[in-house]
Amino acid sequence: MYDVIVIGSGPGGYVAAIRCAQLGMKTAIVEKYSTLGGTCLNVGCIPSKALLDSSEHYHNAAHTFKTHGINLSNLSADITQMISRKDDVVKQNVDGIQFLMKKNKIDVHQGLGSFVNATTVKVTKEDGSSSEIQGKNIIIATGSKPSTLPFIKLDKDRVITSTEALNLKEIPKHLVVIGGGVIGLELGSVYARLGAKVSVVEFMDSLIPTMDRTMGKELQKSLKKIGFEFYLKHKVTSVENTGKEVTVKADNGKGETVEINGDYVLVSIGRRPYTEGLNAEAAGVKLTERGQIEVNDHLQTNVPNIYAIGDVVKGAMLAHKAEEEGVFVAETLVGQKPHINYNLIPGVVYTWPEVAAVGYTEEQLKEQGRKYKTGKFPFLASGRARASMDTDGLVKVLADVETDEILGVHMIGPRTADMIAEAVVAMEFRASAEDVSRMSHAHPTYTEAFKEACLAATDNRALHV
Ligand SMILES: Cc1cc2nc3c(=O)[nH]c(=O)nc-3n(C[C@H](O)[C@H](O)[C@H](O)COP(=O)(O)OP(=O)(O)OC[C@H]3O[C@@H](n4cnc5c(N)ncnc54)[C@H](O)[C@@H]3O)c2cc1C
Ligand SMILES: NC(=O)c1ccc[n+]([C@@H]2O[C@H](COP(=O)([O-])OP(=O)(O)OC[C@H]3O[C@@H](n4cnc5c(N)ncnc54)[C@H](O)[C@@H]3O)[C@@H](O)[C@H]2O)c1
Repeated sequence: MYDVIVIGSGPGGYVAAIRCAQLGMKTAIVEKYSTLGGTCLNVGCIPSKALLDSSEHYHNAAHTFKTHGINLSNLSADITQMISRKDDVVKQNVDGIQFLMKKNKIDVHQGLGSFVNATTVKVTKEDGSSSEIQGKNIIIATGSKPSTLPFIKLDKDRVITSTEALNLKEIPKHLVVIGGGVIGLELGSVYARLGAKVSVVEFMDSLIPTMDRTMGKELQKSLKKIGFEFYLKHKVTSVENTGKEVTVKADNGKGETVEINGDYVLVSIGRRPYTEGLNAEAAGVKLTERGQIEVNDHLQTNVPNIYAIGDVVKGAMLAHKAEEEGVFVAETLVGQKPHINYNLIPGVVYTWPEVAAVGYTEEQLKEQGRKYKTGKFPFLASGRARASMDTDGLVKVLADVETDEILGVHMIGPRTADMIAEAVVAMEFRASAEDVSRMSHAHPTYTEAFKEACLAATDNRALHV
C-alpha cells in the first residue's frame, strides 16, 4: 500500500510526487506515455521554447546581424535540424525527470491509470496487460488536451494542433492560426521568423485578450513587423483541407465572409481538462460541468482521500501553477498549512517582445471600482534596450492611489519573462511602487524599466523620460 499514488507525470504530477517523497511518504507515479514530464516537457513549454530560440537566432541572423556589423551569406533555415535539436532538448528534460524519480525512490508505473475504487488504481499497459496498486491517498494530475470546434476536423496533417506544429517537416508558406492566444502567437512566431506568412483569426477584439489590453495592442504592432496579419473580431465558420491547401472561412462581424487560404491551419483556441480513461466515477469523484475535476480550496475532491491539481482543475493552465499545487497537496497531506496566492501567479507569452504580467489588469481594477494610478516606462528610453536594438514595448505598473501598493505589473519587451519575477517578489511582500523605486537596479539592465515605471507611478517621477 502506497501512501500516495499520483496519476499523471506532468509538472503537477511529478512535482507532487517529489514533494511527497521528500516528506517521507511512500510514493508511486502512473504515466500512460513512455516518457515522463507530461504536456509541458514533451509537447508544450520546453519544445516550444526550443523552437522559439532557434527561430529567434535565425531571425536575428537574417535581420539584425548586418546592423551589428556581422555579414553572412547563404543563410538558410534547416527545419529538420531545428526539430531534431528540439527533440534532444526534450529528451534531456524527460530523462531528467526519470532520474529525479529514481533519486527520490518514487515507483514509476507506466500505463493508463484508472480508478477501480477510491484507493485502488488499475495500470494498463499498451499491450493490454494490467496490474493494480493501492494508495491511501491519490492525486489526479491528468492535465489537458487541445480543444477544437465542432465543425473542425483535426486531421493532424494540414489542420493541426500545437503538438503537430512542434513537428512540422517543412516551413509553411502561409500558416493560418485560429485563436490569438498564447499558443497561436508563440508557435505563429516560430514560423513567421522562419519566413512564413502567418494569419491569425481571433474571435475577440484583441490579441491575448485575457491579459491587460495594452499588452495585446503593443504585441500586435510588433508582430505585424515580422509578417503577421490579424483578423480580429472574426468568427471562424468553416475549415476545409483540400489536399495541398486549407481554406478557412470566417464571419467578419459585418455579415461578410472572409476566406483565407493557407497550407496549414493551427487550431489554438484553448485546452480542455483531460480525464478520458481515468474512470473517475468508479471512485465517486465528481466533475464540473466543464469537465474539470471538482476540488475545494484544499484541492481535495468530494472523495476525501483523492486530490486533483494542475490543468485538470480550475484556474490558469500553467506549468508553474500546476507545480505549486503539487507542493500544496503534498504538504497538506502531512498536516502542513501551505498557501498559494493565485493572484500572484505570473503569466508569460514567449513572443519577441516577450509579454509578462502579474496581479490585476487595468480592466479588472476598473471593474472592481478600485482607485489606481498608472506608471509607464517605454523600452525606447532604456539604454540597455537601445544597445540590443530591442526598443519595442513598455512596463506598466498599477498601484493603489492611497496606499501606493503595487496591484498589477504588465510588461512587454526584451526578457520580461525573467524580469517579472521581481514584480512577483515585490507584490508577495506587498511592496509599494515607491519601495521598488528606492531600490538600486544595476545599470544598464532591462530591469531599470520596472524601477522607472514604479517611479512614474509613485509621483510621475520617472528619471529617463
Ligand atoms: C504548446 C504549449 C506550450 C506551453 N507553454 C507553456 C509555458 O511556456 N509555460 C507554462 O507555464 N505553461 C505552458 N504550457 C501549459 C503547460 O504545458 C500545462 O499547464 C502543464 O503541462 C500542466 O501540467 P499538468 O501536470 O497539470 O498536466 P500535463 O502536463 O498535461 O500532464 C498530464 C500527464 O498525465 C498523463 N495522463 C493523463 N491521463 C492519464 C491516466 N489516466 N493515466 C496515466 N497517465 C495519464 C498524460 O499522459 C500527461 O503526461 C504550454 C502548453 C502547450 C500545449
Ligand atoms: N507561455 C505560456 O505560459 C503558455 C504557452 C502556451 C500555452 N499555454 C497554456 O495553454 C493553454 C492553451 O493555449 P491556447 O493558446 O490554446 O489558449 P488561450 O486561451 O491562450 O487562447 C485561445 C484564444 O482563442 C480565441 N478563441 C476562442 N474560440 C475561438 C474561435 N472560435 N475562433 C477564433 N478564436 C477563438 C480566444 O479568444 C483566445 O484568444 C492556455 O491556457 C495557456 O495558459 C501557456
